[in-house]
Amino acid sequence: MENYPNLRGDYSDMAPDYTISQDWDRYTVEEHARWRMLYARQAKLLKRYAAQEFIDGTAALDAGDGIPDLEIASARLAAKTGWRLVAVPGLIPETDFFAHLERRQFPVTNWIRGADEIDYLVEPDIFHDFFGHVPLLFNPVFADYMQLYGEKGAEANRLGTSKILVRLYWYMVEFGLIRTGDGLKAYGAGMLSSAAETRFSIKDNSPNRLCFDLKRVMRTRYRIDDFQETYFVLDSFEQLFEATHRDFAPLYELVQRQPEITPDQIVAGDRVITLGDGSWKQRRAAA
Ligand SMILES: C[C@H](O)[C@H](O)[C@H]1CNc2nc(N)[nH]c(=O)c2N1
Ligand SMILES: N[C@@H](Cc1ccccc1)C(=O)O
Ligand SMILES: [Fe+2]
Repeated sequence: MENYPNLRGDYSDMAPDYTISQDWDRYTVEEHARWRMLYARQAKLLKRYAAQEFIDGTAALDAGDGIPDLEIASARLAAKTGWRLVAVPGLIPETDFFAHLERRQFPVTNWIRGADEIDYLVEPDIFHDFFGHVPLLFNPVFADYMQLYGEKGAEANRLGTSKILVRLYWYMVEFGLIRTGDGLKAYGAGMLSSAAETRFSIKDNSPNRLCFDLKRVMRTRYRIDDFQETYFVLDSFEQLFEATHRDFAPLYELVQRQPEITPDQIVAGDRVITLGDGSWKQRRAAA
C-alpha cells in the first residue's frame, strides 16, 4: 500500500479484514456503460493475446453486460474451484491480502476507473480485479497456486519478509506470459485489464522477455507506475506451482543475501550487467 501514490476508495465502514458490502445497486448507468466499453474492447484482444485458460474463465463468468454483482459471480466460481469473491474499498495491506488468498477468497475493489484512465491506471479497480484476476481462478492449477501463494504470504509476513514474495506475485500473477503452441500469450491480470499493456507485453520489442526463473524473479525489482520493463515466460502453470512449492523457501535465504537487480540488468555468473541505456534507473528515480 505504501507504494501507491494516491489511495482511492471509501475505507470508512469496512470490516477488520477490509471487506465491505459491494452495494451493487449504487453503480450508475454511466459506470455500467464504462464497464461494457472496457469489457468489449478487452474481449476483442483475448483471442490474439490471452492464454486459453484465461479465455475459458472469461467465458464462464460471462460478465460483459455491466459491472458484475460479486455475490452472483462468487457462487458460480465457488461451484467450480471453491474460490469466493469479497468486496474491498481498494488496495489493502499485504497481511490482509495474503490472509484472504489463504482462505480462497479474492478481494475485489468496488469502484471503477475514470473515463480518463481507460487504457491504464496505477491502482487496481474492479475491472482489473474482476476481469484481470477472476477468470484464472476457474483454472484448478492456478486456483491452487493462488491459495499456496496466500499460505506462503502468511508465512513471509510472520518472517517480516514479504517484499520478495510480492515480487513473485507481481511478475507471475500480475504480469506473467506463457509459451503455448500458438506462440507467446499473456495471462497476467495486470496486463489483461489494460489494453495498452496487453499489446505492449506481446508485440513491443522494448521489454525483456525472460524464461521463468524463480530466483531471478525473487531478486528483480518492479515498477508500479508504468508498463513493466521485464516479463517472465512460463512453460506451464504447473511449472510455477512446482517451483514455488519446492524452491521458494530454500531460495529465500540465498536471495536475501544477494543484491537486488533492476529489470534492465542481467546476472552473468557473479557479474551484473545493465542492458540498454540504464534509463530504467533514471525513470525509476524520477518516479
Ligand atoms: C501481493 C501484494 O502484496 C500486492 O501488492 C497486493 C497488495 N494489496 C492488494 N489489495 C488489493 N485490494 N488488491 C490487490 O491486488 C493487492 N495486491
Ligand atoms: N495497470 C492495470 C491495473 C493494475 C494495478 C495494480 C497492479 C496491477 C495492475 C490496469 O490498467 O488495468
Ligand atoms: Fe492485481
